[in-house]
Amino acid sequence: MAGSVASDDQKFCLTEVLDTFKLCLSENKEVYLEQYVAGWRGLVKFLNSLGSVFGFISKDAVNKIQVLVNYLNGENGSQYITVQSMVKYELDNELVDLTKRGSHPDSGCRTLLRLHRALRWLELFLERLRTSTEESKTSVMCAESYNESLALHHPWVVRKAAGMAFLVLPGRPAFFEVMNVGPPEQVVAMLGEALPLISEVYQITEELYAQHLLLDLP
Ligand SMILES: CCCCCCCC/C=C\CCCCCCCC(=O)N[C@@H](COP(=O)(O)O)[C@H](O)/C=C/CCCCCCCCCCCCC
Repeated sequence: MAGSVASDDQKFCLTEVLDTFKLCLSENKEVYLEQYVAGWRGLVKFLNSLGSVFGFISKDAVNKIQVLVNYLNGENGSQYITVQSMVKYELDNELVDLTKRGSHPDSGCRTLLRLHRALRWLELFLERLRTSTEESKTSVMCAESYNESLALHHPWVVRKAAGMAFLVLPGRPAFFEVMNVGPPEQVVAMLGEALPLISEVYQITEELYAQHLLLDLP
């Protein structure tokens, strides 16, 4: 079973991720970058426990997380406390390649945008999972969610590789088990709690990026 391949320190718990995304939002609805990145770290742990076929996805996510962590820990870390402050700082200081990758190929803004698009995939996938039945296939739910979100930004070769990886996803019961939350009813309840928070983080970021015309960063 997928869950049994994870060692204790790798074990995923949806509750923890839920808590991390809860902590993402400040009182005035800014998105804390540190918590956002921590949320992704938790999800990557889960992905790793599903097997090496997802390694290329996990590697890309880890690279992007690391880029953001480096900014957070860097000399201008105080400008990266929230996504809002990061956008302002990078735009004010012309640190973002707006039309084609050039002198700032890995800006915080473009790196976060990739994870932001993946957050939409997550939102769609979790919603399908929440409303699924015993007969539903995780591979189909995952592929549909991917096609409606991330796939729109990926070249053919990446779409093909992702599609093949989805085929080996564990079935719904094993998937629920590896989520480490409890019986299916409890998983569904947890998803019902997690989704509004994830949606809110997504919406706030989407509006911020739209406002600054950053949704198509190369
Ligand atoms: C309770 C269940 C929760 C589900 C937990 C899911 C865990 C998912 C963890 C991580 C998801 C990976 C996030 C992937 C970020 C992809 C960012 C991206 O779009 N990168 C591409 C573009 O980058 P640049 O070239 O512009 O720098 C890059 O080309 C991507 C390469 C890798 C392929 C990405 C495929 C993404 C599929 C996402 C579905 C993950 C399937 C998880 C199955 C549960």
